Amino acid sequence: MLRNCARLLLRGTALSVRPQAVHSVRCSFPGITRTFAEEQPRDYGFPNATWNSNMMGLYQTYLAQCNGGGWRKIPSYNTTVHHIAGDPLDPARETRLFTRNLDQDGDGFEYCMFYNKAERRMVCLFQPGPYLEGPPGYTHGGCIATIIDSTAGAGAVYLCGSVMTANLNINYKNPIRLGSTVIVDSKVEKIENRKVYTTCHIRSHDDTVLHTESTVLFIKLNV
Ligand SMILES: CCCCCCCC/C=C\CCCCCCCC(=O)SCCNC(=O)CCNC(=O)[C@H](O)C(C)(C)COP(=O)(O)OP(=O)(O)OC[C@H]1O[C@@H](n2cnc3c(N)ncnc32)[C@H](O)[C@@H]1OP(=O)(O)O
Repeated sequence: MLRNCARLLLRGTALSVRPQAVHSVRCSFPGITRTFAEEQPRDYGFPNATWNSNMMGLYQTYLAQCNGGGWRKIPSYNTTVHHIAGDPLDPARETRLFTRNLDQDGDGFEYCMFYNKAERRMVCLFQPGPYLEGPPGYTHGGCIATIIDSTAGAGAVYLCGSVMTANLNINYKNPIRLGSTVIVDSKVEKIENRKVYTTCHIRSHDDTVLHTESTVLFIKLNV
């Protein structure tokens, strides 16, 4: 049952949004291409006024490597409806992606992802907001697990298609201060049949502090 739900949820995750298009979203997955006539969903992976200077600086650095540098910016919406073509959920139903469920910019998960297919890496620039507090002034460990899972998961999805997380191991080395900027750097290390093994490190914006090291095992669906 769960497996079938996962299949449905993750079916056809290849999504491309034409940046010029104001009123259409083009989704394609094997054999089917559809154009939804709807208002262009907001891509939350663009800078907003709450991004600090380190977040902005890193964003510009990765963006500069998107033109011929092997990286591409990954769009980020606040519902899976916009992420998944042919979503089985009723589009009118109000669901929110966990990492995009707060209305006010800067309060929760502020992040932006970049993908490098040749290196099998997904990098997430992450600025945890005040509503992600765990220890006073620092980010909750569950939120850290979430951004690791989301980053490594997105990397696995972009490389392999639909996956579900089967195992997530994290060593928390140094706390992450709320409002700081960190780099979540994941890599697909190997693929064995349906198993996709990834590693993920979180480092400070200037690379001087290792915050976490982790491994995440994803299982491919639809094979
Ligand atoms: C969600 C939104 C997505 C949007 C995508 C948009 C595009 C990208 C944008 C944004 C990215 C966001 C990305 C978000 C990422 C979030 C991901 C989650 O939070 S997922 C929720 C938490 N995870 C579960 O709830 C799984 C629950 N578990 C299951 O459903 C099943 O156990 C499942 C599917 C993992 C495997 O079940 P089976 O029945 O299909 O397969 P079996 O036969 O059990 O396992 C297959 C192989 O894997 C090994 N395996 C399975 N689990 C293992 C484990 N824990 N450790 C080691 N090996 C394991 C087995 O031993 C087997 O290996 P042998 O083929 O025999 O060699």
